[in-house]
Amino acid sequence: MADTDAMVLVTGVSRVFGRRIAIDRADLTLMRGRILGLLGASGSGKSTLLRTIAGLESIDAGTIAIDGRVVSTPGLALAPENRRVGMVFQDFALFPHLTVAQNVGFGLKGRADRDAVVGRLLERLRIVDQSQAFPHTLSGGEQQRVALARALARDPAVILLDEPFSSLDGSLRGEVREDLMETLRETGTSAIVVTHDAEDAMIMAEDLALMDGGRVIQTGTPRDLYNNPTSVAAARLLGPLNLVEARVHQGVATSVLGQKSAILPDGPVRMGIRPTDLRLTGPAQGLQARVASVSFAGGYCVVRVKTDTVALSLHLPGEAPRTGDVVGLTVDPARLMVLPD
Ligand SMILES: Nc1ncnc2c1ncn2[C@@H]1O[C@H](COP(=O)(O)OP(=O)(O)OP(=O)(O)O)[C@@H](O)[C@H]1O
Repeated sequence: MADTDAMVLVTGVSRVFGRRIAIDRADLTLMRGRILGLLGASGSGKSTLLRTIAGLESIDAGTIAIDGRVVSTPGLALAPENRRVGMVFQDFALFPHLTVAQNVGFGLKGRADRDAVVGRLLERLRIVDQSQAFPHTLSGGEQQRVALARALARDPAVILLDEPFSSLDGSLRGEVREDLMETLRETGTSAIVVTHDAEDAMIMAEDLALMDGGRVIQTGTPRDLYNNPTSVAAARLLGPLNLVEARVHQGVATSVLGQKSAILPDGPVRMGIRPTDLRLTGPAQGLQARVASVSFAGGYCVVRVKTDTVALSLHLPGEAPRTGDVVGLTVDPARLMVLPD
């Protein structure tokens, strides 16, 4: 794909704080008009990487280009206001003493079309009725829409969102997520969304980059990464995982869970399977195990079982066995992941 399709191109970027390497030679591409999720555990470097793109943090190696223009290299950092980026922070960072309309128009001071732009955004984000309200009187979802409207006001090339749902819970979270996605898609906005939540990342993002220890360890579509992670760290980031020891011999990995071809050198590896991909059969079939515990989790039960050698977790919708039952397990080989040790 040509680089001109890239709205944000991060190449070999590192950022060091004292002796801590917060970002380690990261590569990242946000394609024009798409939503890229940046998923990682706490401390993996997501926020720092986002801040380097925004121009709030300098870099020690590599380059960052936005819309074809280099905005950061060591020794050069274009100011945030000159990068055509809009930021939406975790706590929304609205100005408490300004009304909704004033917040949205803040970056447009002195522009003749200010009222028209603000009016259009308030309408698009369905916050017209609250235009004269102050932020503290708004719900979390409304505050987020104001923050997004403010970020969109200067017609940015890219919107950067840092944990946009972390202050929202339950059904509001889902609603706001839908809203946000719809707005970003409707406006054709290119966006990077930082989150530590796999579900948020997979639902929102068309492309995902996984971060671990300051490095971008894998990129791809959510489905591709969920089904074909190339490391234990990547597999774990995307959801619950059972891991067992396995061994590769002449291109075939073997474990207690079964066999799968693997393009890896002979030697020890790990085999992974999602708790949703293990099935129960009759006690005399499949891999024999005893049920150690059953916990009700709403739409499914978490069933922990033990074989002679391994402990595994299953997520079963509907009827669950009872603690102490002897069960048989089957595994679809297509769902097995072979992961380097
Ligand atoms: N200004 C700073 N000074 C020193 N160390 C920093 C600074 N900013 C970040 N770090 C360190 O860099 C590493 C990455 O932090 P960062 O906040 O980017 O991670 P994160 O993945 O966004 O985590 P979280 O989800 O907890 O915010 C951490 O070890 C952090 O302590």
